[in-house]
Amino acid sequence: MITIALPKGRLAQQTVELLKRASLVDIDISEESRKLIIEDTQNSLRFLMVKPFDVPTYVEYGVADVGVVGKDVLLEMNKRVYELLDLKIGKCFVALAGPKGISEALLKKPDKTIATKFPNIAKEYFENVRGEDVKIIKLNGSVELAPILGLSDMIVDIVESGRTLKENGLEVYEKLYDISARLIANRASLKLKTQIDDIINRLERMIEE
Ligand SMILES: Nc1ncnc2c1ncn2[C@@H]1O[C@H](COP(=O)(O)OP(=O)(O)OP(=O)(O)O)[C@@H](O)[C@H]1O
Ligand SMILES: O=P(O)(O)OC[C@H]1O[C@H](OP(=O)(O)OP(=O)(O)O)[C@H](O)[C@@H]1O
Repeated sequence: MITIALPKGRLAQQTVELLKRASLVDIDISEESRKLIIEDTQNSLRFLMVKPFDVPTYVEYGVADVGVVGKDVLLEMNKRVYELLDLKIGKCFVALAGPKGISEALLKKPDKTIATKFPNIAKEYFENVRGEDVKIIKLNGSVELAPILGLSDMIVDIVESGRTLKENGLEVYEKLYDISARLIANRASLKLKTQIDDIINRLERMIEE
């Protein structure tokens, strides 16, 4: 039995559709269901519906053999897991962003304050790429509010269509990382290598560039 940690939220439907296209799922994992453990005995699979940020933890501890998680979460959390495959779904990017029209002045400002859901990504970028020490304010959502309300100078956050930035008078200052969902595996689960290889092979055939 292979246990797969699936991300709840915006990635869930795209992931289930890909698993169905790859004939890995015969059962319905509908968004309405509140079940957190879904057995597919016919394919000897068990699905865990977990918060995206928790997927690497379930896989790292071996509670799940494989998982689907956004590259942003892997960059932020640095968990001891294998990254096996880019599933090419959930495409977006992590950006440095701030108020429209004043990026040049703000980027020259010393002692910047950065609001973000990704403190490690932000800290590493400013230290390693810009050689700057910055103050990080951790937020868990609606991060765009911070520069509008004076809580921070700028933000490091996910951008998909750019609509949230645009509708709030913000713009991308720097694109940091392209993001998509990745298939990850527990380092010890390679005892299941044959089944995991089969999952990879089936998914690879269905992944759309
Ligand atoms: N517009 C977007 N906003 C956030 N994540 C996105 C977006 N587009 C694609 N993604 C990808 O989807 C993954 C899951 O996003 P989702 O918003 O469902 O999770 P989350 O932000 O952890 O949930 P929550 O909003 O409940 O905290 C992200 O880790 C990212 O890789
Ligand atoms: O470029 P866009 O298409 O506008 O998408 C980017 C927005 O989507 C997410 O917001 P969401 O409300 O989903 O999550 P949050 O609670 O983390 O802000 C993300 O945090 C950005 O705010």
